[in-house]
Amino acid sequence: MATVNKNLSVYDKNTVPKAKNFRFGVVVSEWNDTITEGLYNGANEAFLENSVPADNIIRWNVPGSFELVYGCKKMLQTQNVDAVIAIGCVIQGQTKHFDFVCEGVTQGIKDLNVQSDIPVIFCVLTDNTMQQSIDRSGGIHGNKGTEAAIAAIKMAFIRQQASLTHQKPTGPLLSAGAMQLEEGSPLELKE
Ligand SMILES: Nc1c(NC[C@H](O)[C@H](O)[C@H](O)CO)[nH]c(=O)[nH]c1=O
Ligand SMILES: CC(=O)[C@@H](O)COP(=O)(O)O
Repeated sequence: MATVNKNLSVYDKNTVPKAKNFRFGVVVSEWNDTITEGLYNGANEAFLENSVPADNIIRWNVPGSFELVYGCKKMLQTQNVDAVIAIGCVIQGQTKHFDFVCEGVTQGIKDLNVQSDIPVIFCVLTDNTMQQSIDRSGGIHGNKGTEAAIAAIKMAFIRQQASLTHQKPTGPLLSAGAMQLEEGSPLELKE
């Protein structure tokens, strides 16, 4: 459904899990910073509205959307967070550069979600015009930053619930410091 038909920035707080114990990373691109600041403000306000303590929101800036992948990777590796939001705004110019930046950041964030246990939320506008970006970062079509924060809370909750229900094998412990592998894992050490 197109954004123009459904403004997801309007949400029912009763459908959002309590987030006061979660920690969130937010990596923000400096390209088109008037837009990315609007997206960040939307995300930050949504976090605060859903009881996330301000100290639990960690913000890093990167030069452009293509650097979001590296910034999010380092955020995942070094910060104790329950989800990360990648915020960027890519606007079509005169050349094909738009296509490669959008593809690169999209695939890169997808890869992080595959490789990492911590969810990375895609809040990168890929617009034809600046006006489209204005409309989606606090304008007439809402704020994708707000949507991203709600998605981050929901995904952090899903991750938490999944870890609570996952039954670790009770078999022999692996060598000290070894990753606890699921029973039947191809990597499981055989007796
Ligand atoms: N044109 C836009 C860019 N371009 C810069 C790239 O993201 C990257 O920083 C550069 O290629 C160096 O690696 N970035 C945006 O975020 N938005 C644009 O519209
Ligand atoms: C997405 C971009 O990198 C693009 O805005 C740069 O503009 P141009 O394609 O005119 O060089």
